[in-house]
Amino acid sequence: MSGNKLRLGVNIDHVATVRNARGGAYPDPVRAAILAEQAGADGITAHLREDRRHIVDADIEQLMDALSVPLNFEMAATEEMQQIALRHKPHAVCIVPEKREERTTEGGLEVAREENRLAHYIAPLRDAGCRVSIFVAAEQKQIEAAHRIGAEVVELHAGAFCDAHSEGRFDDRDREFEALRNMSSFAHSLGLEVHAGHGFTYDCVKPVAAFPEVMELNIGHFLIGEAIFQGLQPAIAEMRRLMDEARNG
Ligand SMILES: CC(=O)[C@@H](O)[C@H](O)COP(=O)(O)O
Ligand SMILES: NCC(=O)COP(=O)(O)O
Repeated sequence: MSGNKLRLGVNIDHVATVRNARGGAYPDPVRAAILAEQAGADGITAHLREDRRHIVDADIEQLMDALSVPLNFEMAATEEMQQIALRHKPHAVCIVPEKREERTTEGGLEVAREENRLAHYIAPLRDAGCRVSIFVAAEQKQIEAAHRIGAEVVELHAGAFCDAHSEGRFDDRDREFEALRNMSSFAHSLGLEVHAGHGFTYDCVKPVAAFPEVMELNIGHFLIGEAIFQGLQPAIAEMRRLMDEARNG
C-alpha cells in the first residue's frame, strides 16, 4: 500500500453477496476489485468467512493473481483460515471475530481474553511476511493486548459510531466518536499502525478520516450499495474525494 497518505481499502464482499444470491458467476468480485483499483483504491479487502456466505476460496485465489494493489485478507482466527493465509501469503491479514449467526461483524476481537493463543496464531503469519492487523473495538485493553501479541496494525471497529450517526442517536454518536479519537491516538502512541472500518458512508466518513493517526479506511457495504445507483468507480471516487477533503481541509 502507498506512502503515508490516508489509504482507501475497498471491501468487495457484497459483490459476492449479490453473485451468491443466484449461485452463478456474476457479478464477479474480481472484476469489481480491478475496477476499484482503476478508480483509485489503494487496496482491496475481502473477508473469507467460515460459512462462505459471500467471498469464497476461488475468489481469494483469483484476487491474488489479478490484483496489482495489496490484498487485505480478513479472516477469523481458525486453523483453516491460517492455512489458507499461509498458502496465499497476502500483503495483509486482518483477524476479525465471527459468529455464524451474525448478519455482519458485530464487535471487535476479544484479544485480551485469548492473548496467548492469538500470539502463537499470528506468529507464522508475520513470519510469512503478512502484515497482521487485529479488528478491535475502540477499547484500551484490546489495543494493549493487540500490541502485546505482536500485531503491527489495529483496525478500529467504527460500526457503533456509524450506526449511531445514521440513526440520529447523536449523543451515542458523539460518545463513540470520542472513543475512536482517543483510541486512535492511544494506539498510535504504542507504535501501532491505525486503521478504521465498518459502516462508513459518505455522511460519516470525514470526522474519522480527519484523524491524523489513521492510515487506512476499509469501506465496502456502502460503496457496493452506492454502485447500484451511480456505478462503482464514481462511488469510490466520491469516497476518495471526501477522505481527501477531510484530511487536507
Ligand atoms: C470486519 C468488517 O467489518 C467487515 O469486513 C465486515 O465483516 C464485512 O463483512 P460482513 O458484511 O460479512 O460482516
Ligand atoms: N473491515 C471493514 C471493512 O472491510 C468494510 O466494512 P463495511 O464497509 O462493509 O461495513
